[in-house]
Amino acid sequence: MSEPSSVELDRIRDRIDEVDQELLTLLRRRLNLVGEVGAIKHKQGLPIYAPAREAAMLMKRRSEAQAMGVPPQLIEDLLRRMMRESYASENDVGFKCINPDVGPVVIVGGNGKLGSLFSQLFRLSGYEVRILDKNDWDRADELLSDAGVVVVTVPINHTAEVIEQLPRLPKECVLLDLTSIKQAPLAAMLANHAGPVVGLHPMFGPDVSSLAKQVVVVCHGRFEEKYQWLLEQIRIWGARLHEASAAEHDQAMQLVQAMRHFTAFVYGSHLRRERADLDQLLQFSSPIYRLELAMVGRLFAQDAKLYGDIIFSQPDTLARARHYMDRYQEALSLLEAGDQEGFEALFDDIADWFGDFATQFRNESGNMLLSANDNRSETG
Ligand SMILES: O=C(O)C(=O)C[C@]1(C(=O)O)C=C[C@@H](O)C=C1
Repeated sequence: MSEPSSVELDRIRDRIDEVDQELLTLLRRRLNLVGEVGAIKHKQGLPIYAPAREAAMLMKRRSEAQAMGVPPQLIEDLLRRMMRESYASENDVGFKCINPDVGPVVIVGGNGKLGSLFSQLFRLSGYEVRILDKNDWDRADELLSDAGVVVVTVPINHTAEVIEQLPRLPKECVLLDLTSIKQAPLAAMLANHAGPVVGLHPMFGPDVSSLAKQVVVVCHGRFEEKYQWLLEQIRIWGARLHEASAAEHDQAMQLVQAMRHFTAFVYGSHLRRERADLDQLLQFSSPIYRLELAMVGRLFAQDAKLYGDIIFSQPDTLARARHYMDRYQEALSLLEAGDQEGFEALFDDIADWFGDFATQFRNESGNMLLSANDNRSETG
């Protein structure tokens, strides 16, 4: 559908096109320079993500923008999007190999999405990578006999059994897993291997274009000093490491993962049972509801077993879900009693508990809502 136009409007639009084409030339130049930075980082073993450099650059560009009458947030948004492209481009350049003599890295479950991502990262860092997937167990001894690192990344409810069926590994081999629960896999690895053991939980999906600014939770197992090189390698890939005990991790995952996905599942079920017209909802939706709908809908574009494993494998999910039901019932009772005052008193109590986090989360979500709205197409 064409919009109304005029000769005068077209003339100015032509000049806007010229500026935008100059922007393309500048973007190409910037990507070339970032490619050169990536090569230097590869050689010197420097992390993709350079927070101090980013903070300094953003501050200077914002101040210069302010002086030029350009909205500072505009240049910040543009730079952050460009830097996200830099991470992907530097990722593809490859990384310095921190431990070239470690021997082969065997990814058990390497044909899975997360296994494929870590295989790529190890290969981009110059390690020999071998894949041991479900059809390769007849060659397990051959694949593992001289392994320097074994990464177990299989569905949660197969992790312990896979670890237990591993043959004896070389004494110095680092055994680790990438499972989203930590206590059970760590116990299985410690019981089945006398050498270095560590539990990792990448707090991101396998579709990331790099590990820049991502978080990897580290639960130490045994001989921590013998896998420090591996943690350094993960830092060079751009990730931030967060150390925690396996118990602390699993406790936190109750809320961060199991309950989050469970409540999204229930809301999706509610929309289904209400036979909601999603097209119509999108036409009516505010940016915040559009984001809510997107966060629920994305669940159902993925594998039911992935979420089933996360929810059903967490030991406390049932108890937590029952607690959630109690809180839902408490709020429902206020609604049934028409007790708006009671609702507002409870609301204020929760707001006090959130404290400064509430303001922080409102600011953060404000930026997310703006970009969610940017992505809105004409059809909704
Ligand atoms: O200067 C660097 O270290 C880069 O990698 C380049 C760049 C950028 O795009 O400007 C990208 C990632 C870093 O976190 C910082 C800056």
